Amino acid sequence: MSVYTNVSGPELARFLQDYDLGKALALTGISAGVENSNYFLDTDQGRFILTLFERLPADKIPYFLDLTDWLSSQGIPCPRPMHTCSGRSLNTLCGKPAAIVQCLQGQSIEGRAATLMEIRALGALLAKMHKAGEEFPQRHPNPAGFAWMETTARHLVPHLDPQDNWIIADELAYQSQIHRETLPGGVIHADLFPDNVLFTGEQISGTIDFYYAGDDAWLYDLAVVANSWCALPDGKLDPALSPALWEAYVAARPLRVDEAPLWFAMLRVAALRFWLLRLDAVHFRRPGAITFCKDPEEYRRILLQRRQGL
Ligand SMILES: Nc1ncnc2c1ncn2[C@@H]1O[C@H](COP(=O)(O)OP(=O)(O)O)[C@@H](O)[C@H]1O
Ligand SMILES: N[C@@H](CCOP(=O)(O)O)C(=O)O
Repeated sequence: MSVYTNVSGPELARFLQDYDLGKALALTGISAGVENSNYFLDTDQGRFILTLFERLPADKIPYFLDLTDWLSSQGIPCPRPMHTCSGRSLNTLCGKPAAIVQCLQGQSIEGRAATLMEIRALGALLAKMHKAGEEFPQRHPNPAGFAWMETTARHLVPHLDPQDNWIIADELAYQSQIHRETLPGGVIHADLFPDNVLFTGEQISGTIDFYYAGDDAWLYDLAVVANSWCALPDGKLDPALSPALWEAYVAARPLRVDEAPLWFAMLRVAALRFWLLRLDAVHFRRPGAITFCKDPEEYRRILLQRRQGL
């Protein structure tokens, strides 16, 4: 259960006085999720999500709330923040930064493969999200870019076996020659895994967890999605899902001529990013936070396949 901060009835009532959202009827902790304390908040005006930020410092949070506010205004199904009566989306509850956002309908497909319809909907939505972010005025370079990967790899060296250290160093050497900053880009979600997409039927009703978002190559974001939605158990790309994702994406955002040749480079760097993230979580557990670690081996396998063009 990852609710790290318990909110009492009187604290919640005081907090809600800043909003025009009615009276609290129920507050129910959400067990999924590992970073923040999330609650379903039912008021006499409907259901919302209350998040207490456990990791991000308060000054880093407005970017994410402003971004989802913007994308939502552009028709992207993502959690629109609620504003206080004085117009703020970020507030404080129990001494932690806190926000109330729209509760989106739908269920994730986690645990099973996507259907072709679902993957096409995802490709089209990702392209729409990229285009919707073009006019977003705030800049926020992807914090998990090449420099993050180099630093993380260096910290991991004493914890990994020589073969894994060699693969990582070799991949970093290859990636140092790929200049994805020259590719078309802008706002990317950067973590649009199956647990962060909600479906109602085969339509996407929500995208959540924008806390890794930033500016980077759009093709890299598509690669994050391809690795996380279209990998077979052995790590290879699914021969039906992967082309369906690609076709739906390029139909909505035709690629520039220099993008397609870098597809495998992007799949490789996206695989490396999540292998490193998971290794980091396993070897440097943050006290009290991560309650379970996702399997790094899955992304090692994916990286090895992509390095072979599979
Ligand atoms: N806006 C939302 N609408 C509906 N459900 C949500 C929303 N935000 C979070 N959830 C639910 O809460 C869970 C945890 O949210 P998530 O943002 O992934 O947490 P964390 O950042 O702690 O990993 C999600 O799997 C989803 O079930
Ligand atoms: N999706 C990533 C890790 C990010 O975790 P999240 O719970 O914040 O989405 C992975 O699977 O490694």
